[in-house]
Amino acid sequence: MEITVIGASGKIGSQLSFLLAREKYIRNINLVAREKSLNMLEGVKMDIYDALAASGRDAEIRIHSDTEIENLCNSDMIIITSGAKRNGNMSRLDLAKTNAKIIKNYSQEIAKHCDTKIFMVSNPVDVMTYKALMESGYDKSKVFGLGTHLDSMRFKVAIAKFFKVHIDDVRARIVGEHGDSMVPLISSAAIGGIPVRRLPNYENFPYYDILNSIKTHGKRINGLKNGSEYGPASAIVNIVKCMANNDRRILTLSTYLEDEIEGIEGNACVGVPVKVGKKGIDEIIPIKMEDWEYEAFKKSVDVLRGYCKSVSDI
Ligand SMILES: NC(=O)c1ccc[n+]([C@@H]2O[C@H](COP(=O)([O-])OP(=O)(O)OC[C@H]3O[C@@H](n4cnc5c(N)ncnc54)[C@H](O)[C@@H]3O)[C@@H](O)[C@H]2O)c1
Repeated sequence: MEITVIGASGKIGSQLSFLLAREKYIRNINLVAREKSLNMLEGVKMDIYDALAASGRDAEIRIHSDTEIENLCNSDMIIITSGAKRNGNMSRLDLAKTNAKIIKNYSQEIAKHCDTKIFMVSNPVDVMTYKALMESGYDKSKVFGLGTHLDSMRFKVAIAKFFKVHIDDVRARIVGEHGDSMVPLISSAAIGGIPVRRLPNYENFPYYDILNSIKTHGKRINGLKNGSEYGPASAIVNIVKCMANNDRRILTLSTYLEDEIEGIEGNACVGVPVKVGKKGIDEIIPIKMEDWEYEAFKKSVDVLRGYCKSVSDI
């Protein structure tokens, strides 16, 4: 498999490139950045080769400027992690507008030259996924975003810690926006196949505290260590692996929702359970939610539709 990481000089892009290089199914990795960051990429490449030598792996790592997208067309997938950081005065919408310009440029260039898949990581991820879909004109199965997959991992950890079980025994997901209107689906969370709501001590489960803590998780990591990297990069590798092996797992990614979920007007990219395979998103899984979860999800889709609309003309 050949993968391209645009934004590979950044925190997540470089960590992701390192983790991908260790995966058996990866043959080539293209590290892409702006001209001014190419030196940094050289350092990333050298560091990864040291790690490969130590771990008995090999992969071909190439460096490209973002002005030569036409050389990336052998990629099975192009992952975009480029984006400006939100500074103190910037609203979420300001960031969306700034990053939409970057994503527009990359998506148009990719589609002009290549037939591949686009995996969006840059924030606000649902809005950037929408922008990439619109500007590339690709089929919606081939443009998707990290969505609430990482938030779902955070939910999983919180459940495991509360019930004192192994993290891997927990199945849980968050749907909606990767942001303030996200909705953790407690109705479908389970431990070892047992719905958490049927477990002893569930009545003390601090759902809203956990929801608030997941909403601020990224910000807290930023404050403590200047940005998350292991979590997002590992979550991205999960998805790449699922596609490489055609695993057809159900993950919660940002995808373009139309009328797949009854009663919900889509027209926005939003985190929903999807079946993930070799071609990208195989299908959206319209799972049944509790009424209150459904209403919260509907509101989240409305929020995202507004954001998506506001970057349409950029
Ligand atoms: N979806 C998620 O769950 C999730 C989680 C964490 C971070 N993120 C997002 O991932 C993105 C990358 O995060 P990071 O911590 O690696 O950030 P970073 O600042 O370390 O890296 C950003 C990258 O974007 C590049 N860049 C900045 N401005 C650019 C421009 N105008 N044109 C082209 N490239 C530009 C930088 O050179 C760098 O390579 C951010 O948008 C962040 O918010 C998403």
